[in-house]
Amino acid sequence: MFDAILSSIPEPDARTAARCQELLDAKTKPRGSLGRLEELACRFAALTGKPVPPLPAKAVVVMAADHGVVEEGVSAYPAEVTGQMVANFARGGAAINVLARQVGARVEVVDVGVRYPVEGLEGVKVRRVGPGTANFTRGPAMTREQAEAALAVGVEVAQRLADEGVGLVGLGEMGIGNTTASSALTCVFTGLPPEVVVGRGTGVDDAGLARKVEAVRRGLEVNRPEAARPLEALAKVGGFELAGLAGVALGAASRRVPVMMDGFIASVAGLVAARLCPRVTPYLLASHLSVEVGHARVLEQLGQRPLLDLGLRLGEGSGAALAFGLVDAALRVLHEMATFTGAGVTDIPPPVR
Ligand SMILES: Cc1cc2ncn([C@H]3O[C@H](COP(=O)(O)O)[C@@H](O)[C@H]3O)c2cc1C
Ligand SMILES: O=C(O)c1cccnc1
Repeated sequence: MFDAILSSIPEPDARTAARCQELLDAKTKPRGSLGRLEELACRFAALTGKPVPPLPAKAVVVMAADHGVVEEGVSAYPAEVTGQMVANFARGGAAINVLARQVGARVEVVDVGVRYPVEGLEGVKVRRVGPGTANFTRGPAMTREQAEAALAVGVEVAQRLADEGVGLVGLGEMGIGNTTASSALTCVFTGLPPEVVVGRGTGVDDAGLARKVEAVRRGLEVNRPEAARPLEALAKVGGFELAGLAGVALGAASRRVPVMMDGFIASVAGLVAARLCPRVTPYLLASHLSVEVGHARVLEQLGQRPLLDLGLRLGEGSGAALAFGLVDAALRVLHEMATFTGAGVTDIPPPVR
C-alpha cells in the first residue's frame, strides 16, 4: 500500500550539505562556532537539496485519539480529557497554540479516534478510524487495516500541507494513555523490559506506575509483537495517533519536508516510521529531551541528539514548536550574516612572528 511513497523518499544530498558548510565557513565567525545551529542548517540543505534553504512555512500536526488500556488505571487523567483538549486546541487555548503562535506555525488538529469527541468543532479534521483502540492487555489494540488507515490519514495530511507550501512539519499528539502504548512499542523496538522504559506520563503515583508496567508487560505477553514486523507491532500495542504521526513522517519525507519530533510519544511515532521505512530516518529531527524515561532510549535507536533539554513532559508538539525557532535562527544565519570578504574582516589571522 505504501510502497510508492516509501520508495519515493529521496536520500539526503551530501554535496549540498558540504556547500552549505562552505557558505557558513565564509561568515564572520570562527569556523564551527555556531555549533549545532550549523549542523541544523546543513541538515536542512541536505534534505531540501538547497544550499541556502528558505525559511520554511511551519505546521504542527496534532493527532488525537484514545486508548482502551486506560481501563487499567495507567493515566492520572480520564479519557474524557482527550476530546476536551481537542476542543481547547480548536479554540486556540492550549500550550501548543501559544507556542505555535510564538514561532509563526499553524496547528493542524486531526481526530483519528477520540472516544468522547466534542462534535462540530471548527478547524478540526475528523478522520476517526475507531472510537479509541481496544485494551491491549486483552488482545490487539487495533486491526492491521485500522493501523493502515491511520497511517494513510497521516500521509494524506502531510502531503496536503506540503502542497500548501509547508516546509517543516512538527509531530504533536493528544491521547490520554498514550505514554503506555508508546512504552509498549519502545519495549518492542529496543528489546528493553517495561520497568526500564515506563515513566509517569501525566504524573501517576507509584501505584499507577506499577499498574502501567504491568499493563505493558501483559500487552507484550498477550500480543507477542515483534520488532521485525513493525506494522503488526503498531496494530497490536500502538495507537491511532501514533500510527497517524508515523504516516505524517512518511508523507512529509516523500515531499522532502523535514520532520520535527516532539517528546517521547512523537519520537516513538518517528521510530515506527523509521522501522516501516528506514529511508525516513534522516528526515527526523529531535527537538528536545522529555522527562519521560523512555525517550532517551528511543532517540538512541534513531541516532538522534535532542536540540533542547527543558524538562518538558507535555506532548502536543510543544517541544517541536520551540525547536522551530532554532531552525529559523540557523537558516537566518545563512541568509543574513556577512562574510569575511563582504565585511572586510580578516579571515585567518596571519602567522605570528
Ligand atoms: C490536560 C492535559 C493536556 C495534555 N496535553 C498533552 N498531554 C499529554 O498527556 C497524555 C499522555 O500521558 P498519559 O499516558 O499519562 O495519559 C497525552 O495526551 C499527552 O499528549 C496532556 C494531558 C493532560 C491531562
Ligand atoms: O514526552 C512526551 O511526549 C510526553 C510526556 C508525558 C506526557 N505526555 C507527553
